[in-house]
Amino acid sequence: MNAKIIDGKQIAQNIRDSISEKVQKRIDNGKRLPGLAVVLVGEDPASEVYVRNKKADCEKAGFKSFSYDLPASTSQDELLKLVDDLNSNPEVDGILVQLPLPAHLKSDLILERIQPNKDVDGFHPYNLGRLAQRLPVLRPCTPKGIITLLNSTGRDMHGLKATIVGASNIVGRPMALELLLAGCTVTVTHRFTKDLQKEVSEADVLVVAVGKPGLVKGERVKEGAIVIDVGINRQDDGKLIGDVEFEPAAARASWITPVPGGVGPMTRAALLENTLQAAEMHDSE
Ligand SMILES: Nc1nc2c(c(=O)[nH]1)N[C@@H](CN(C=O)c1ccc(C(=O)N[C@@H](CCC(=O)O)C(=O)O)cc1)CN2
Repeated sequence: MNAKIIDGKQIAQNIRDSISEKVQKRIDNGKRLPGLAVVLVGEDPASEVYVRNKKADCEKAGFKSFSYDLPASTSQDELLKLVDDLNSNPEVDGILVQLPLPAHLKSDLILERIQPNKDVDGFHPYNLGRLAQRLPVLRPCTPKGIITLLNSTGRDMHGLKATIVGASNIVGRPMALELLLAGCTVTVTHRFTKDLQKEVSEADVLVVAVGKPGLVKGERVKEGAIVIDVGINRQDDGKLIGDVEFEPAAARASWITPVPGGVGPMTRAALLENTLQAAEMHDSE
């Protein structure tokens, strides 16, 4: 088998085009622009790139963009105060605090302070709880984007065995909830998993989100599997690679995402979808 490529870049572009049209309709109907506030604390180089891209996406889609670049020395109270101000600003539909935060800040307390109806990252316990109860409202961006990629293959997900490698709060755990909702039988592997390669070899749908290049050996991928690689690892020569050995995995899989150009662009597109969804919810409040 030689896998077909799931073109996240193109699918994300289609989503952005459709969002721009919807924003234009809002303008035509005299509604206000959706507003997204992006908060960056510190100078993590990767986070600076992601935040810059998110702001650019926002402006291109016709959203109003609010930007807060804060020093690494920002205190917990200062950040909580900013979140409170954004919660009460009627022009702001979505609040995104870029992760990771500097170590002295308590991410869980900050994320919980964001009003659930402005939580466009979908990380608030309310939104995660809704997803767990099969009643999603605002859904975490990377898993949501991955579901869009899986749907683009046309494969019926019901009853497929899905394995997620990595149990992070941002990807692995919410991904498990999304795949359950999609009707898969879900396994989540983590650092205590006894035989990772065995779990990998049984997966019809394999989602790998660890951040270790070459973690998943291509030869272990099940014949015909759909492989979603969330890893983004920069090599010494500057090239980006995922967590899965691409060529040997593609030789066995039916569909596979590339790195770059697979999941990353979908995370950004899902953020725009969530911000528009939040604005529509706020229209009727
Ligand atoms: N508040 C949040 N923080 C973080 C999230 C998140 O969803 N919300 N996810 C990740 C990083 N992330 C978004 O913030 C993200 C990562 C990668 C990409 C992306 O477009 N990747 C490109 C390659 C980009 C490059 O050249 O470096 C690709 O894969 O094609 C978008 C968003 C952690 N923090």
